[in-house]
Amino acid sequence: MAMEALVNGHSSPNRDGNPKSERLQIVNDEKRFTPELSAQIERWGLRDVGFDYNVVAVFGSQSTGKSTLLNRLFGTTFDVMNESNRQQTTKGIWMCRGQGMNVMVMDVEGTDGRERGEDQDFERKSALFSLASSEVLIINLWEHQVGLYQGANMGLLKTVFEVNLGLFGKRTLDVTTGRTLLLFVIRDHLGVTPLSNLSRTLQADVTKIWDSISKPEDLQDRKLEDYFDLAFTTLPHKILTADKFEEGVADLRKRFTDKENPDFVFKPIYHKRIPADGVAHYMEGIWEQVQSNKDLDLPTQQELLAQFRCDEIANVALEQFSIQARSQKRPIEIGNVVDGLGAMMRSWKDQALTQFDREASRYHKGVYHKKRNDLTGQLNSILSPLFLGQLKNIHKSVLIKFKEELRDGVRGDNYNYGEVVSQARERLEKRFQEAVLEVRKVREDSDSEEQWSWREEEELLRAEVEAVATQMRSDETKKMLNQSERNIRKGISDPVELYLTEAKPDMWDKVLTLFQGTLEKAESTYISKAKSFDCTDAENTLALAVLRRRAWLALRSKIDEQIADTALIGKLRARFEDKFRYDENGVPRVWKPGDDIDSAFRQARDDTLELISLYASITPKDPSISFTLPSEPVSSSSDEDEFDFSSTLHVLSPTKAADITTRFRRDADAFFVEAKRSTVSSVAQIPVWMYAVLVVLGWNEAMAILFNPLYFVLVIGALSVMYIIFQLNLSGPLYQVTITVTDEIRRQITKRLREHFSEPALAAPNSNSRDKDIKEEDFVQ
Ligand SMILES: Nc1nc2c(ncn2[C@@H]2O[C@H](COP(=O)(O)OP(=O)(O)OP(=O)(O)O)[C@@H](O)[C@H]2O)c(=O)[nH]1
Repeated sequence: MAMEALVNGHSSPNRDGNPKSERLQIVNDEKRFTPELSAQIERWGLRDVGFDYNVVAVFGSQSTGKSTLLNRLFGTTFDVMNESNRQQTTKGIWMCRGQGMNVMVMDVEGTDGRERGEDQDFERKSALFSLASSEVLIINLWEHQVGLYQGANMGLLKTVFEVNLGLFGKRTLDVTTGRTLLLFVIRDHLGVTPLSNLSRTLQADVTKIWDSISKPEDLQDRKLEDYFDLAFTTLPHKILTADKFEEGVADLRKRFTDKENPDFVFKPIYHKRIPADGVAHYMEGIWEQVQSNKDLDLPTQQELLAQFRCDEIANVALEQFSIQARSQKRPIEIGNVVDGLGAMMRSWKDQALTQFDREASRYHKGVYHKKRNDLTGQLNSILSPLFLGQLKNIHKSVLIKFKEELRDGVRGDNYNYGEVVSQARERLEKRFQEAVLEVRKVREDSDSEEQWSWREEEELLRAEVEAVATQMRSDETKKMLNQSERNIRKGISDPVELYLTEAKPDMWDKVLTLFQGTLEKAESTYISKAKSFDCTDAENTLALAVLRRRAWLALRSKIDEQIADTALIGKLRARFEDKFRYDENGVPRVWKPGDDIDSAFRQARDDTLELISLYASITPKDPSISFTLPSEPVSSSSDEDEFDFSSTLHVLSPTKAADITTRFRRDADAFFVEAKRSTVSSVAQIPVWMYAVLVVLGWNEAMAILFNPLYFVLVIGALSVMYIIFQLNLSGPLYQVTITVTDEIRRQITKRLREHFSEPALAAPNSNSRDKDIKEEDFVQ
């Protein structure tokens, strides 16, 4: 079996297939420590037992039944020398778990195991290693070796004590921890010499050895008892008194298993206080120190171990934690508010720290606390971006909601803007605070306030809310101004059109009175509404100035529309027609040859021309009604065109007035010509006396018809036809036909006559002579 172990390097499979009874060569022939121990401890099921385990090792000469003893005491599976070939079996250091007990048992290569002349370094080192790493060191020896200084390896013990003191002896003495029990097991005890005698001899030998070792300067006064407790027991001969041997073993076993036994050996003071999951690393460290023979304090070794293990434990916890945190990274990055993130983060953190505490708290306290702080820092630094991202997303989402609420709130006409804003703001604050409270669940009492501060985000949010409210207020003001402007336009439109069409001398008085009344109404409506806006006085003054100007411009555009060329010419023509073609009673005039068309024309034309100067500028008759506006810009930021109020009072430029005058005169002249023609056409009718002349001149011809039989028959025929027509009631239609035909003939004649008479008059229009009297002869020609 020893050969099998060597071939396999460090490990040896168990015989019964149970991993718990597997044994492992932890230090091999080449003095190398196995990297497998940690995994093996896990397979033994001891990794998570914390401090609930013990370590025992054996020390003694080769082939003194060490392996046999261990297997009996602990149910281990160490190789035992075959009786027939009696060769050394145990090489290096082996470890096995005690059956049914949390004990790591080390079987150490026997002393004197190496050939003479061979490097005896190994036995010294393995003895040192067992002494430093186990709680109980069984020193196995035959009864006959007691008192034999050399035979009982006392020489080796001396060296081991010496080096042990040099390497590990500098710790501060503490009677409650860090001690080792040296349990002397005297084999093949015949019973002749009682145990008490043997113990005394051994005690004396060991003390002598201790006294004889050369101690470092500062450890001169250290005693054996400062580091070791001694215990002694015997076992009868295994072969000669097999039964007694078994009894002895069973009794001895109780000292390792029965905590109630007064001689129970695994006392807490012997425990090295290394958590089971750190044993492998700790032992490897001790082996390295033993190997290199460097001066080292065990406490320092324990601190190093604690650092190593705490880092390892923290990394495992951190890995799991990172996976959890990563799951919410993306949603936060794309702007989602993750529900319950605060509680989630807190639980990840708690899990990680609990996991860390469970294993790491068993290690050196100082190191553990430091590493826990480091881990907490790392956890927080992973959570911090999530926390800040969540805050930013909360900020965004509550702001969007705020804007929506404002938009909905100002829909329709019946709302109080100030209330809408303050209510929306209140709801936003509440939502933000609630969300912040949730995400801040991540904070632990020990964390600083700044670590999970939301103040900066809150300030940013407030500033943005203010900006939104201000923007909204300005939009609302604009909306209201537009509404007021529309109302003013509507209010003045019809009356202004009427006043300008009537064009009475007090036209502008009426227009301005109406305008000012409408404007005042609009201003007071604005002021009453603006109260709910929390606008400043300056903002109100500015808005009113804008309103006045826009109202004035609205009036001006209405006036412009009414005074546009075509509209103005229409108005002038209407006024002229009214004066020229109708008399003072509003009855249309029919010009007769004797009528004074010229002066009527002049009167009407001059009256109408006066209107042009009335329209030309907005000048009320009553100066108290006049309206004025400042010409400077309403606000420094506005990019409006330059506004010159006084120029807006001039409706018609002189050039335009002259142009309109000319065009009107042309129209008026046409009316005049038409009037003149109407008199000529009435003169062109055939006078009544002409018919008398015709009767006188046609008398003879009528008589001739009466007295001529042929004509007479024709007349009778004609009368008969007329009678028939009359009888058949055809006179009406016939009359209509006759009238139509006659009218057409007359129209044609009149047209021809007019064409004939009008040609010379149209051929000689002369605008320069319009002011002169126009003689009737000109037209007759
Ligand atoms: N006389 C006697 N022989 C024993 C006793 N226990 C074991 N043996 C025998 O001694 C021989 C050596 O036993 P091991 O248990 O292999 O001894 P060991 O000290 O582990 O040997 P190494 O590992 O080679 O150093 C075996 O043949 C055992 O049967 C005992 O109490 N008395």
